[in-house]
Amino acid sequence: MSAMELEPQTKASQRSAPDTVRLTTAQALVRFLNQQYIDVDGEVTPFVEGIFAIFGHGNVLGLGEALQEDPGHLKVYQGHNEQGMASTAIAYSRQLYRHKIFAVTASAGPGSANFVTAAGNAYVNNIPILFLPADTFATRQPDPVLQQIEVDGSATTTTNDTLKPVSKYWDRVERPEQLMSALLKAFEVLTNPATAGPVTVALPQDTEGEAFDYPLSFFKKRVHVVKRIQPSATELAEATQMIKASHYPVLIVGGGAKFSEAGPAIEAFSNKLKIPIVETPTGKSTVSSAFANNMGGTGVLGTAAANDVIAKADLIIGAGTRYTDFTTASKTAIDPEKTHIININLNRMQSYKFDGFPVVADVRDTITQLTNALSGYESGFTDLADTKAAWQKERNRLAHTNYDAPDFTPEVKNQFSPETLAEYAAKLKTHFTQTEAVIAVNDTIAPDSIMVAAAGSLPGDVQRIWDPVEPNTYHMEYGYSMMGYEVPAALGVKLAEPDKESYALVGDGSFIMLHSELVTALQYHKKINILVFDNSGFASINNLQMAQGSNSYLTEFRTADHDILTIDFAKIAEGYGAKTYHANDRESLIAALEDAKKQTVSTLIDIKVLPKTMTQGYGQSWWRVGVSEVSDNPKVQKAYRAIQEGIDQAFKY
Ligand SMILES: Cc1ncc(C[n+]2csc(CCOP(=O)(O)OP(=O)(O)O)c2C)c(N)n1
Ligand SMILES: O=C1C[C@@H](O)[C@H](O)[C@@H](O)C1=O
Ligand SMILES: [Mg+2]
Repeated sequence: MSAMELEPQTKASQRSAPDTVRLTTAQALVRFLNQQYIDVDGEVTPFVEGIFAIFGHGNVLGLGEALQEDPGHLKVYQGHNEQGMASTAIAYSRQLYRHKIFAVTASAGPGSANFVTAAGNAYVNNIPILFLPADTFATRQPDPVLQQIEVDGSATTTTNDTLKPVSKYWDRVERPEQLMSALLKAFEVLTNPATAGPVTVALPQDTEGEAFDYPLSFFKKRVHVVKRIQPSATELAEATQMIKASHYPVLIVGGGAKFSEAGPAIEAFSNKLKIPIVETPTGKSTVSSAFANNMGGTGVLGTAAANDVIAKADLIIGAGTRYTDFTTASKTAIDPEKTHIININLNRMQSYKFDGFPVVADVRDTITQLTNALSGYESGFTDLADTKAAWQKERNRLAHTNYDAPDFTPEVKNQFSPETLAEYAAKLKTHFTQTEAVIAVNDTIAPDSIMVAAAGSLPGDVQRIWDPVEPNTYHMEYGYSMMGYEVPAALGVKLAEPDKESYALVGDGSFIMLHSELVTALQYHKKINILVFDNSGFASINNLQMAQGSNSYLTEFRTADHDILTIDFAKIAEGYGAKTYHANDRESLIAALEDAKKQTVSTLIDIKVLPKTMTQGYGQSWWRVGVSEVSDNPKVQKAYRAIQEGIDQAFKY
């Protein structure tokens, strides 16, 4: 929860100041944004760093004019794609543990519609971002205006209504004075860790420029206090008892643990009580991969070590996890009828999942209190070092997979024939395997560099084989798994941590889909590094399709005459002004990475990799997907039966 405090000095000075100030809605908005502060563990900092803008007729004369006149401390950047610049804003806030945000503004109609995908991303991941889409005229005098959809059944429905289901708070300011209540509500939501997420305040074009005598009190410095909610005595006592009664407790580190900055507390807990930890994609790098009891990523994309301890667990402690299908192997890896569950979460709904015992509280402080309450307790896990060592051995094998070895079989087996793989090798001019490439990157870049990934086969690879040693260096968006997040997010990360290198690990499909903010990075001299893993296709979906009995269909990038498509991604980025490289083996990749470190300009390495050479499942890694019940293909029929067997095993809700 957050509470808002008004500074006493500001209150006093206001008494002698004039009561009102005449401003346009947009001017008032900018002034208000300048006055929002956040208090996290006693440290007070400005909450709104700046604003990304793409102007059109809907926002250039109102909000654009207000920003031009006086942005205050706000840093104003030009974006190049609304979804892209919003992704930059999301990554910025996420990297800073949600302690700071960017607002984003777009023109009415298509510009605002481009926000929707990014808003979904922010919603799923609980990331605060303020969307300021322009809207059609409140007066309706010139209706229909350019870009107005003119909905038949309702004059109040505009493009911006598409942002409603992906906003935690949504408002449309049709009169200047409405701005005040709208923004007060908006900032409560944005700064409250239990509700944080995307907020939309739609701004009709005419209202933006209309003036009102705003009370000066509205522009007081406002400090939103992030409170660490403590567990109740009952919650603490019951959770302590449940851990004491267990022999094989396992703690799942989720995104909530990361946002609570619970890493040191979790290490102390795990060390003292000998409780292994496993990680969700968002939770990774809360605790160092080097920490002895950290078994790594869990679930469908998990390591053998993590999935082993989960299989053995008689108690799961979910620390800030939403228990998505990827974490629970579609509810087959965790069975609350056999395993006790404690859920520590700020969000009550999340804490109810799997019928767990809910502890509705801050993760860091709850874990610390449990550590203190459990003196004398040790789990029955005695072989964690061996379990972890066995996984490290497997990681080492994956670092050296060799297409040229006589006994080579790809990690993803029985899908492409040797001839098809050879065709890829010849066309892409590579024998490089994806696992070898990913591990080479992990081992070559500076440990404090921040990697970003989101979609395709890379999230699975890195969940298993990327070892983040330094805290908060693993920036994974796997809630919405939004293709195209990677490049703009690398810029958001760079803005958040300017002294560190940021690397986007991106598939060729994702890169093609959205990389406009590379231009923004170049324009504002913010160095990002883009690593394109080019396997000429939507390879992860091709894997999924073929694993479920279907033929390869529309998931490889082939020309109309069935040739494998080859694209020079380095040349594309060179055209924008980036320093670029080609890599098709370990040596060329490492040389490129080393040279890229010396650059001050953004870089792109075009890494050609073979399909089917990404990692595959370990342990309980079933994923429920929608296989066809009726098909002429016997392989699809078989896959359908297998899915039904999985469903029989799965926990039902
Ligand atoms: C915006 C968006 N559209 C579609 C998808 C579905 N999807 C997930 S992975 C994928 C293919 C990704 O291809 P690429 O980036 O080349 O990575 P690869 O799978 O080849 O590793 C698709 C289409 C998605 N996650 N996001
Ligand atoms: O549909 C999907 C399948 C996943 O394997 C992939 O990582 C993800 O991006 C996705 O959208
Ligand atoms: Mg690909």
